[in-house]
Parts: sequence; C-alpha cells; structure tokens
Amino acid sequence: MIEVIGLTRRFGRSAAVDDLSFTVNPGKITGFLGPNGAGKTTTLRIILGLDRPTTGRATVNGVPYRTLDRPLTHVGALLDASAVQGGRRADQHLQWLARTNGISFRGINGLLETVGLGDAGRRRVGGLSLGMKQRLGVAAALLGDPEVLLLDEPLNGLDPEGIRWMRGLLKSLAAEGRTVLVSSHLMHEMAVTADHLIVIGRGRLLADTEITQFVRPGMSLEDTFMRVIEESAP
Ligand SMILES: Nc1ncnc2c1ncn2[C@@H]1O[C@H](COP(=O)(O)OP(=O)(O)OP(=O)(O)O)[C@@H](O)[C@H]1O
Repeated sequence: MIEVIGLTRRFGRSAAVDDLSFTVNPGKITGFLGPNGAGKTTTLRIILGLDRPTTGRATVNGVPYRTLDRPLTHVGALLDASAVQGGRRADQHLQWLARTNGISFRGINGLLETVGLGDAGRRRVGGLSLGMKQRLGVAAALLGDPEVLLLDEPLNGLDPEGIRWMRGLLKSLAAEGRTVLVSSHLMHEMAVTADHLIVIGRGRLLADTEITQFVRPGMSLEDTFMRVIEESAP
C-alpha cells in the first residue's frame, strides 16, 4: 500500500503538490488523474524517493522508499520509458537491472515474452519504438515481482493491441492482490480499467473515490473529469 501524507513540493514560489494526502490500497487499479502540470509525476517521483518533499511524506508498505531493502522487489515503477541507456540490448538492460538489485535473472526471457518483446530481446534499446520501450519499462517494473506498481503514463505510444494487453496485465496484477497506481490522460481507457480514482488539480486533491461513485449520472468519465476540473478553477 502507498500512503501520501500532507505532501507539499514547492518549486520556487509555486507549489507543484499542495498538502496532498491519499492512500492507494492493494487488490485494485487506482487511476491517478489530473490535467497537465497537476503534479502527478512530482508526486510519483517523491513516492519513489527521486525527489524530496518540501513538507509531508510518502511511504510504501509503511516505510519511505529510500529505506527499502532491495527496493525493486517491493516496488516496480515506470516513469520515463525513454530514460534507458540506448546502447544496451533489451535483455542486457534487464540483466543489468537484476544484477544491480540482487534479483535472479533466470526469468528474463519469459518476462520479455510476457511484455510482447520475445523477438526483440537482442535488439538495442535505442532502436526500439516508443511503444516497445514502454513494454520494456513494464518488464523492468515487474522484474522483482513487486507487490506495488507505479506506472506513469504507461499507455503512451502503445498501439490498440498494446493498450488492450496493458489493460489485461493491470487487471491481473490487481487480481493477484498487488497495489497498482497508474497515471493516464486517456479517459476512455481509464473508464474501463480503473477501480478507484485519485484526481488532482494544481497539486491539490479533488477526488479520492471508487470510479462508480465519481462518474456523474448520465455523464462519461471524461465529461465528469472535465467538469470537476472546471469546478475547481479559482
Ligand atoms: N524540476 C522542476 N522545476 C521546476 N518546476 C517543476 C519541476 N518539476 C515539475 N515542475 C512543475 O511542477 C508542476 C507539476 O508538474 P508535474 O510534471 O508533476 O505534472 P503532471 O501532472 O505530471 O503533468 P503532465 O500530465 O503534463 O505530465 C508543473 O507546473 C511543472 O512545471
């Protein structure tokens, strides 16, 4: 489970994240929604110990990420799928990650198959398409068989088959009892994937609710989302 408690992150005078608190529970897919610049990536980076909050804190399974022993075995994350050393082969990238994190790499070929890269394992990462890099990023996130998954815009660059595959993967990970937090701007996809929603705007919490409670009668998720954002405008 993930807990964000009174989190604020200022850049200069403006707050990218503003006194944000929420809990992400296991066994369901939680969609993390908000317009461009709402503070989603900043929040995810703080949860992952890549940035420090100005005030407040974030914990994974009750402790700060930085204190986790062999963190990839607890938390798998996909932040920026392009931020991978392009000269390495896809399988070498996963082997390197496994080695540096004390994870067995016997299952790497199976993992590449799972993410649809069975034929691309020996290709250099720099030559992969964006969608293929996203799939590799998902493989990296799953490498340590973690209970918690944080995925920032994992649908970027995926083709229709890839989007459907991701939907099935996220649902099966949640059904296994894992905690799955996924940010996306694709409202139609979130409508059929997420069980729970955390919605933020200008760094503040706008909704933390089951998707069935969030969507207003007679409206789509997209329409409801737009309305909630409009209503939160100063
Ligand atoms: N390193 C930084 N320095 C200054 N400002 C930053 C920095 N990182 C983020 N910001 C600002 O913080 C705010 C929140 O950005 P963030 O990337 O967290 O939003 P987001 O919800 O992930 O947006 P998007 O949907 O566009 O990816 C933005 O105004 C952004 O410009």
